[in-house]
Amino acid sequence: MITIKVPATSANVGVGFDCLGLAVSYYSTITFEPSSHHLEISGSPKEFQNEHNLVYQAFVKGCTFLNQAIPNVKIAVESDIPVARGLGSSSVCVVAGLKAASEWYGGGISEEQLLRLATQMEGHPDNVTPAILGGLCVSFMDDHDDPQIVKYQVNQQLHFVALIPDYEVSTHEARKVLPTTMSYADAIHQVSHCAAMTKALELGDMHMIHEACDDRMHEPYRAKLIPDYGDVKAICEQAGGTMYISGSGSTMMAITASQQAADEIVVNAKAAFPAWQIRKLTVDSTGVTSEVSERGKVLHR
Ligand SMILES: Nc1ncnc2c1ncn2[C@@H]1O[C@H](COP(=O)(O)OP(=O)(O)OP(=O)(O)O)[C@@H](O)[C@H]1O
Ligand SMILES: N[C@@H](CCO)C(=O)O
Repeated sequence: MITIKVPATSANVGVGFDCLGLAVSYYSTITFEPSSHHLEISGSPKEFQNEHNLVYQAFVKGCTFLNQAIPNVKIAVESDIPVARGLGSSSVCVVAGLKAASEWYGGGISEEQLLRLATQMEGHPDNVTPAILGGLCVSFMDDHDDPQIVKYQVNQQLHFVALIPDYEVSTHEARKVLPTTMSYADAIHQVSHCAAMTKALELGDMHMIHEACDDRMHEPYRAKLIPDYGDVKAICEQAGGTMYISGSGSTMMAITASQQAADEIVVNAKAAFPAWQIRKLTVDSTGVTSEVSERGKVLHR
């Protein structure tokens, strides 16, 4: 049996649209084993229990990349990472399927190939990169379509709280609301704020995080898709935290410099939104992991 564990990811981190992403301590575990049926899928919502399932699609892509046969496979998904909430559920599927194909055929897909294949499937590298490598990653594809990545440390004094609404925002819809051009002035604003944000997260400089986390590329347009955006921002800022839309939403992520402030956000958000999931998270610095076992005995990790 092949067991793949993939962290959820919070893309953009406010000002790094399509290039910045953070892996967090919220996981899906997906197992793959030979089957007598063409395809068996359990654990995913019913609508995904077929050949179009993204995990299976990625598994097929990985096998095809390796020029190998697509085996009969039983896939079991154990995940409570919510779908279409800005926590990288699609990247989890893509990374798990590709990594499983690699393990199925003896580890034939290198890390760089995994990054490239996963980005091809996702369309942008900001979720898949931290899902594979862990931590805070800046990534872009170069002119040869190869991934170029810089990994940053995140200061351990920082606390993250995911405020996860009980409604979805699909990435597809959230990309449709974006304008097609931006002014030079806004581009300068964005580049300066993104560069400052990465260093501020490394230093744990809450004042600079707050100043830098002021997006002009996507958040003003997407805020309109999240009816509770203003109220959530107020709860976070009242506690001294900074808030940004995680990925394409609907989740909003708070960053604070103290446990007390994080707890205050949790208490106030739970009171205001009793049907939501409010989760304190830490940074995952490992990324995807795999384990190959046979009759309960681990062969390798
Ligand atoms: N368990 C699953 N099985 C199969 N497909 C899934 C599963 N979870 C997510 N998906 C796929 O991922 C899609 C959701 O991806 P989408 O990019 O809209 O949101 P997200 O990845 O959760 O958030 P974001 O990209 O903003 O971080 C679903 O419509 C579905 O196609
Ligand atoms: N960078 C992507 C992340 C969501 O997949 C976006 O904001 O659309």
